Amino acid sequence: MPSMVVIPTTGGPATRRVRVDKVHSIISNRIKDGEEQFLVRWNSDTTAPPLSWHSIRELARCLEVVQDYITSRENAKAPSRKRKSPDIGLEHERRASPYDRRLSLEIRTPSASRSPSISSVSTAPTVDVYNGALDTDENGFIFCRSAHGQGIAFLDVQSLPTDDMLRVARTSKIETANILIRAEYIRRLSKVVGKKIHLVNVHDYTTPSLRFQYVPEYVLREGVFRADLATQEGCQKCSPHMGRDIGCEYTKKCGCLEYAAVDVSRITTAEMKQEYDVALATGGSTLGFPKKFPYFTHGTKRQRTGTLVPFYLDSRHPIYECNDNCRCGPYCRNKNVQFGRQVELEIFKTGSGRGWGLHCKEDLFMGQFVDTYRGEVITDAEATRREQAGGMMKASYLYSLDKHQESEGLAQEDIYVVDGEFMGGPSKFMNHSCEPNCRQYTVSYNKHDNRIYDLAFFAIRDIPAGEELTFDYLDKEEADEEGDAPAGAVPCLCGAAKCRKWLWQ
Ligand SMILES: C[S@@+](CC[C@H](N)C(=O)[O-])C[C@H]1O[C@@H](n2cnc3c(N)ncnc32)[C@H](O)[C@@H]1O
Repeated sequence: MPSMVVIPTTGGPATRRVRVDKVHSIISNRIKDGEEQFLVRWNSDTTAPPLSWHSIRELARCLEVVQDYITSRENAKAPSRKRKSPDIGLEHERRASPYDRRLSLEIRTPSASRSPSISSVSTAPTVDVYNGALDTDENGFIFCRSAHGQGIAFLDVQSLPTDDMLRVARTSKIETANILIRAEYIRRLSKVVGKKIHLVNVHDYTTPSLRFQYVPEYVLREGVFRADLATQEGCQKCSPHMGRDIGCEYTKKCGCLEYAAVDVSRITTAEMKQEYDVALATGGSTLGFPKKFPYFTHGTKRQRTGTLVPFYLDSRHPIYECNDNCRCGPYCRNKNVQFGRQVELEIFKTGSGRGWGLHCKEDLFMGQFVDTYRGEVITDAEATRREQAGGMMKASYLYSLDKHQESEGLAQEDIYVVDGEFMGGPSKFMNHSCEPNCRQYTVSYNKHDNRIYDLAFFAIRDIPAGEELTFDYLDKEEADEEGDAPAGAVPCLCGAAKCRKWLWQ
């Protein structure tokens, strides 16, 4: 039984690249003539596609597939760690691992393969027979096409890789592949809009998944609908210059603050108090009652412009920012999160079993905005499906948009969920801590849309540059009592003195 498969190629220049859309998976690796090579299993029109060896340089356009393979290879090397380490699931296997699913291979002569009786004469229980040839398109991309005729090998595949291939693969270096994967990730980070995002790993050669796509906005998936822009009222009684040049100045007038928290300390008269009690009892509008703007503006107190005022910092009240339909202008004091991340971040490998984490490269002030959580917005049913497919120990990137569920009486199936696993921003790497330095706040630009809003992270104390940014995944007002591990509980490795011990149960 041969230990490798060679499909004839029509040749071409040395700089050819493999076409990513034609690759099904990579199933083995080796060093040949000092060069790292990978065995590509092709997507093709044939029912079971052929295979061919390619140098890592030829795979420069499909490094995500190489990374999938390396991840499954590493997992297979240390199977016992899979059960112990909470890192489980941080590697996102999309393809079946060649180490889990073995196919064996025989090369037959074309005439023998073409015989209709080939399957019946074979001793193997299931035999896939196919053929194919490598070709290049006009751009020099290598792809595999099904082919017939003399000189084209017909392959019977039963189980692959062979034991020989597995042995070679386990001991063959993949340094160049790792370097190229890291370089590609950094190249993609450099394209992300806003301040620079760095990547640091002093623990191993791994890189976050290239399958992840950085997106600046939510990506709405099937069954998810955003409230019409026409419902996005702006504040009409405000203007850019209402004394100072800071846009909105009077909370009683500002229509965007209609549902903001009422500042009860400024309800001083008995008459106002009575009106407010009626509004509360009847669910009437609080427009006209004093509120607080969410952010400090220049000239106020010693706090930094744009940081959350204590009133909001310490509450879980939604923040309603002004929007493009407002009359308060582009520089309104009530606009902040919508301008996006303003700080340099660093994704780093924690080395403590928590996968990757996030640092800020700059000092952060208490109340300062860090970034929003982005990703695909999916229905609750789809989130449940994805969650069940992943299992309890898989890293979770699901975030429910359920802030208004109770107050608006929304049914569970009407709740949307943000999935940051495959798409999103650097905040997907923020880990949990039972004593966090950041918190997630609800920020809305459309007070009439109670199903889609921003999840925005703010510092809840001063944070020096380089300290890991964390938030409490459960954000409970009071910590749970420690106890025995409930079934399926994921251990928390935050290391805080008051750690609750379990990430979620
Ligand atoms: C939103 S992700 C955070 C980024 C993640 N560390 C990564 O490498 O992609 C959430 C996952 O990170 C891991 N994690 C975060 N905080 C943790 C903690 N305190 N203890 C253990 N694992 C943690 C868990 O696997 C969790 O499901």
